[in-house]
Amino acid sequence: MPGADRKPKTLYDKVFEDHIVNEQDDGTILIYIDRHLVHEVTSPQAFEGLTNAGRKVRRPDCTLSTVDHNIPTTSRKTFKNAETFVKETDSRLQVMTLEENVKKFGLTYFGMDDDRQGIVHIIGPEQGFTLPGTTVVCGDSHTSTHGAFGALAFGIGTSEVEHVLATQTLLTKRSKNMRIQVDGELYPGVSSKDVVLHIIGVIGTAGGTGCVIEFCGSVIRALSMEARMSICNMSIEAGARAGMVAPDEITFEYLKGRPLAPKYGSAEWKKAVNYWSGLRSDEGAKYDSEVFIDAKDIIPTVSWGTSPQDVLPITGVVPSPDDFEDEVRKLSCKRALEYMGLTSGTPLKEVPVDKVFIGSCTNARIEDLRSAAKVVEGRKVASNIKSAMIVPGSGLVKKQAEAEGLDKIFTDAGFEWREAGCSMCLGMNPDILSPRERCASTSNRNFEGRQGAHGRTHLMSPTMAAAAAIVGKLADVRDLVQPDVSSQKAAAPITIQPEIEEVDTESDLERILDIPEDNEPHANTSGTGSSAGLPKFTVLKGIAAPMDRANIDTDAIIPKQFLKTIKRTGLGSALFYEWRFNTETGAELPEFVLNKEPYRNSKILVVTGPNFGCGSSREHAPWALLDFGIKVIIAPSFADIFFNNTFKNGMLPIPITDEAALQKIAAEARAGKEVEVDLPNQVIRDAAGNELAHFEVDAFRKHCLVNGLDDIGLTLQMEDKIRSFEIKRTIDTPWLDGSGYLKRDRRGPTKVEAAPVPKTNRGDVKTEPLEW
Ligand SMILES: CC(C)[C@H](C(=O)O)[C@@H](O)C(=O)O
Ligand code: SF4
Repeated sequence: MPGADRKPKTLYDKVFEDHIVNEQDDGTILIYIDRHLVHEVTSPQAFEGLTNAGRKVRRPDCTLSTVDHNIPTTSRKTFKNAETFVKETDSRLQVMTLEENVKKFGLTYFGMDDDRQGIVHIIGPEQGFTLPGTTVVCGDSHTSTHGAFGALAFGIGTSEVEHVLATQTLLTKRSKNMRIQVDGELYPGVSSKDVVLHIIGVIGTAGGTGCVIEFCGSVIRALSMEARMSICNMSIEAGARAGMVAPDEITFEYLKGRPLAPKYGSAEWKKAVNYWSGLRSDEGAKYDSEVFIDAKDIIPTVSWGTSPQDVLPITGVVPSPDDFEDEVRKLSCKRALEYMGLTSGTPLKEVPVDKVFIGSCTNARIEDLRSAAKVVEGRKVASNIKSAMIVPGSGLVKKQAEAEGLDKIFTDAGFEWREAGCSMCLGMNPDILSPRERCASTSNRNFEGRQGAHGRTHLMSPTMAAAAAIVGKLADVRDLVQPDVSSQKAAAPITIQPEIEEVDTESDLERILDIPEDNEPHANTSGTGSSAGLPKFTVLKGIAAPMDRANIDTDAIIPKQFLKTIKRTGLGSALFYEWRFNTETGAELPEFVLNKEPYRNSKILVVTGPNFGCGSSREHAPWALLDFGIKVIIAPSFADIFFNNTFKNGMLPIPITDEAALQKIAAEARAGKEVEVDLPNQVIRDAAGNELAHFEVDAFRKHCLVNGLDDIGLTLQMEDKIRSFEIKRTIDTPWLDGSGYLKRDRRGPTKVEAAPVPKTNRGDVKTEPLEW
């Protein structure tokens, strides 16, 4: 528990340490996961893995699933079932596969006919599933959103999804602590989206690599929970593993009455508030890095390029490559301007827009819609706008907005009013940009091709997107309306006395006695959990392809349309699709390195720019590389989730920070020569056997690779420790058990079933049955 030793701790340290199940000498740590969100894109292969190994989901009560990425956002008035409603074959298969899996594994599921369906990162908080001090994961990079509650929340790949489903734990390492303090008072018209875009502009998309960012300062404290969520949501765009905000009265007020939060006013609520109130960094806690931002420096911000760090105040002009000193940034700017069809020196306010998208897990909550509606009210969408869409983040957000008449304001102005889903944030469903269309978007990524092949995305806040829709160009919302930021400010905090409750011995005892039945591991520990699952990796020699780019994102490694598969194999042909092929004719682009000899047979990729694999958590990126034949990636640095995902597939990512050594390796690659990677000796050699570089690798990861070990099998050998942790968790934080609307079943481990909650540990929750 926090405070056990006297060294001052950060919020992250406290939450992390409260979840340690086991720690190895090399710093590999097994942590317990309290909350697992599941969606259709990153789960099919995980469930398939469970099925093949004869494993079950260990904690269905801590798992919540929904569909969001693939589903159409058109009216559901005629909805009967996913099979008839989702027209696109691969999307339908993915949705239906999830529906089969939730039934098979007994998980709570919000389908398309349930108002509670929505984007995973919207529904977790909305339901009170996300709680302070918890560990929250999802096969999705924007899981960082949930950190707004003081949860340690981060995205994982599909192999890790499988690991969590089977063991309710995850193998990880300690992250570094970073603090971003935003002080002062925001100018009118400046929202939390502007704050986070500004921060990413300052620290860059790799600024938070390896770190958990704690956002603090007077600006953050004054923000509502929804506004805090938008900030934590985009911490992944700053390269961080997670973002966190210490919980406070604003947090507790938000949680009051949420179906899965402890019942407000109950002994359990008070016990929870007491625990949550201790979740803040201690005086004197040490951070590895600190950034101070003055609210005075933030004005409404838009992105101009193809990386979330390419941002400027709306009053600015399109930059020129000459504005950057660094060669890599110069080149990226040149390339971004070409892609975005922009000319240096053009005032941003003169850039015309074709489409407007207000939605996504960053900005599709009720406050976002309210603030956009204020701008739109009584106005009309400009005639040059081909489509302006409002896509609420969940069915409940939609309902609430309709009750407030916001839908009417939007439709009167000429906006489309849609159903909940990810929609044009990444366009896995039919909502996409056509080539060269320009979009004012409230989403979080402006990568090449993100919203549609050759589509052009400008990131901004909901009020700024609304203003762009009205003006028909990128616009400054402050020119349109008397700015009122009140919707982003938190409601007056209520005072909740964090009383110290004596342990209610009787009910706690009941819970503890419950454990042997209720928390019986649902994993198969009878031996089928083999730990020998991957081909062994020792020495690899082969052609190395050079790539001189920075921030290569996973959308570029494999675009969204290829994520609709339910298999791990066959993705090699999709690797770097938009760089490798003409997307209109399908013809190869001869200048792309992997289309040239001898690089068609590359086994190694040598990247000279930093932050390889940033962005989405899609494990399809390493799967595509592997299927193409590439097993080793050498780069100055990697994004965290991608880095983890590669190891899970028997691949080796090698960070080489010594520029001279990296250039030597790149020179061999450019010469079309073979390179040798010797993992046991941690050495990279040229074809003749001369050492080019030595590299570091975690001892545990090396052990697993060299011996071809599957870590789920290894973790299952820790059963006793996991179980002891669960017993302690039930005593310390009893409100975390039995959630997810699942009945606590006393009949034994195999009888867990999806059902309404007749008896819960939190009182009167909604008891509607699950929708299948
Ligand atoms: C599909 C999923 C893996 C992905 C993510 O991890 O972020 C998606 O949500 C995205 O925004 O690109
Ligand atoms: S970033 Fe976009 S695609 Fe990813 S979860 Fe959020 S809304 Fe969905």
